[in-house]
Amino acid sequence: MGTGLVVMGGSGRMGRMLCSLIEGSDDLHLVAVTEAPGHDWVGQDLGAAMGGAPSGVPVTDDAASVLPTTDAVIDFTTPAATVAMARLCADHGTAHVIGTTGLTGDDIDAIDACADRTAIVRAGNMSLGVNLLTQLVERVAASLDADYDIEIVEAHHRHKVDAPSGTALMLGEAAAAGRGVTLDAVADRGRDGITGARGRGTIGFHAIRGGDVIGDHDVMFIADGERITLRHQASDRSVFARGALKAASWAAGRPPGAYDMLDVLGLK
Ligand SMILES: NC(=O)C1=CN([C@@H]2O[C@H](COP(=O)(O)OP(=O)(O)OC[C@H]3O[C@@H](n4cnc5c(N)ncnc54)[C@H](OP(=O)(O)O)[C@@H]3O)[C@@H](O)[C@H]2O)C=CC1
Ligand SMILES: O=C(O)C1=N[C@H](C(=O)O)C[C@H](O)C1
Repeated sequence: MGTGLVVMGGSGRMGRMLCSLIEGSDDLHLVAVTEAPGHDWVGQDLGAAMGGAPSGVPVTDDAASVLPTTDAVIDFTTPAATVAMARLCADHGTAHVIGTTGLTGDDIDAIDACADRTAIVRAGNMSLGVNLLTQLVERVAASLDADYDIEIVEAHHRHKVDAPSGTALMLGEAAAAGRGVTLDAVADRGRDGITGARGRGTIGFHAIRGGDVIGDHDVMFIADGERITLRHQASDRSVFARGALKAASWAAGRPPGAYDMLDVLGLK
């Protein structure tokens, strides 16, 4: 049986990927899947809801009823659902793995306030590749001065609702850290109109949306006469899901705290 998991939003793009990987795992099992009240999967068996054979895994809108037997909750949903679940997980001492993006500063503060009662792993991208890339970006940014303009370009599928992506913001944070500044002080998000010349030392963000792009990110360091581009391209959502499952196993039973994927991957 091993680690018992609840997957929030099991009918979503990430939810389906997570459920299928857990089903094929020897050391993880699904305690339940949650959906928002009123969702047509609520009250059904997960297997039947997916159009297959019964699996014995319930779909519920009452997470509190399943948390006592759950080691970790995996959450790729919406900011409002994630903040509510952080509070519930803290009440039960259940580990919470958060992949949801589009969180405001207030949302992040609310989540962090729960980390003194349970282990929370949060990352805008759970893939090994992107987490390694943040370290490369920080190093390159630290090695180059502001003659190298930093621009971050991301592309995602047409259904994505937030911009810049969580990954772009992670990469921007890494570049800002390399430069010894805060991202808030230098971010230039989505130029439009008569913008004036580029500000020296700013970090630009640009978002492309279309089709079924899973997630591409370029970090460009552009100077007079040369440019360096560091690129990550995801071609399968399983890279995010595998990272989240690793985080759930790592966080289950761990002391309370706010962690990220660099902690999980041992890259700090
Ligand atoms: N950190 C990372 O590595 C990654 C992060 N993401 C992020 O994860 C999030 C989800 O992405 P994606 O799977 O593509 O989105 P989807 O819209 O496909 O899935 C979200 C799911 O959450 C459900 N949901 C909404 N509210 C609740 C609630 N209160 N309780 C339970 N379930 C709820 C939705 O249900 P309904 O259908 O009713 O709306 C839906 O099934 C986004 O913020 C995305 O940016 C995505 C990939 C990787
Ligand atoms: O919404 C998505 O799909 C993705 N969201 C994350 C983000 O905002 O960076 C991670 C990945 O790029 C896919």
